Amino acid sequence: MYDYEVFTYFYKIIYFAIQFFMHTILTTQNLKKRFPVKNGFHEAVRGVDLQVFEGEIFGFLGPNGAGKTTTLRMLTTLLPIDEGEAHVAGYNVKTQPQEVRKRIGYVSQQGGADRNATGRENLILQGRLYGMSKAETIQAANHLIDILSLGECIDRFVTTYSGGQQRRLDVALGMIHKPKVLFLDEPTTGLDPQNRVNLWNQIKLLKQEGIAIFLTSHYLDEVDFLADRLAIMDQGKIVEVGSPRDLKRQISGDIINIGVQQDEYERTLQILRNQAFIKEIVQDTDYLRLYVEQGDSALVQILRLLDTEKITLTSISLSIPTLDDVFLKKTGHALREEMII
Ligand SMILES: Nc1ncnc2c1ncn2[C@@H]1O[C@H](COP(=O)(O)OP(=O)(O)OP(=O)(O)O)[C@@H](O)[C@H]1O
Repeated sequence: MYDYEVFTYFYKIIYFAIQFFMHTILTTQNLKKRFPVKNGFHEAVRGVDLQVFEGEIFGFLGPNGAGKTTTLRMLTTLLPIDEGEAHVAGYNVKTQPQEVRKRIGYVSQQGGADRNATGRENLILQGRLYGMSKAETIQAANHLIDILSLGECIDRFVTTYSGGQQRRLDVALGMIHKPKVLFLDEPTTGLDPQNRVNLWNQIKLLKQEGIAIFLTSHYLDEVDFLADRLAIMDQGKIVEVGSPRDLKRQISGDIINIGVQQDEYERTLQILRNQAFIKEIVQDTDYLRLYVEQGDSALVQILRLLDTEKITLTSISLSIPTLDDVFLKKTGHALREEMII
């Protein structure tokens, strides 16, 4: 235990030292956005404070309707900011939008490629629109074709591309002018599992280009795999910020889910409530979620205990904490339940 505390202490010192020396590339203070609706206003973003550092992948995780896209659209100058401040790449988003636009890349959920041109034509056009010389554009395009594995399809019309190839081209289009921050809005939505993993690996490679990547997602595994740090957003507010590892570490120990028959639910709850090895019980309609220190030994104890009390379980499972558990703890509801994928 002592060793663990010393380790945590030094980990925190190192973490804050790194933060001190890292440069901030994006900040927001009390960012707000509301939309007029039938009976007044809907507050989509309700006072968001963020800090993103140079060269990091920052995940923005939240369920459908949390306000992720609205925040991202404000940061990319596509939507006016109602209240609060935002600075991206050293410029004020409200008062210097042109300067911000020159220094960011934005890949929307829909993508922006002209489907009746080839991938290469799209890239060259995009580079030229950003004011790059022909030689500079060709060089940047070739580099991106290489790191995003687009060589096989780049001279075909975009209409012939697979979903994965299209997304990779969209990312290349967002990168052609060498932005300081790349915004990716749910980059892997609609891709099959293999293409998702391929794109994840390529996004990791892009990080080596030294840019910051701001990525919205409602996929826990995606943010867990990619993000150096993440913000969890729910109902227009940030509920937690940290590295995936730190956030999961907040939920120390393991989680046991047990399915219980309705007529035995209350009795099971009473029995388990009195057990010192169970740190916390979260109730759902037909199952109980138990937070314990040592999952495997607790599992045996629970089975033995309930067997003695002649209680039949419908299911039992042991899991290690995920970002979904962090989300559940912070908001009182599960991220997965909220999602319509
Ligand atoms: N133009 C608009 N007018 C009215 N309400 C809007 C408008 N745009 C967004 N909203 C609402 O604001 C809230 C936040 O929407 P937003 O698209 O930012 O969420 P999100 O977290 O990106 O969700 P998703 O994961 O589904 O893209 C939602 O309730 C949405 O319906």
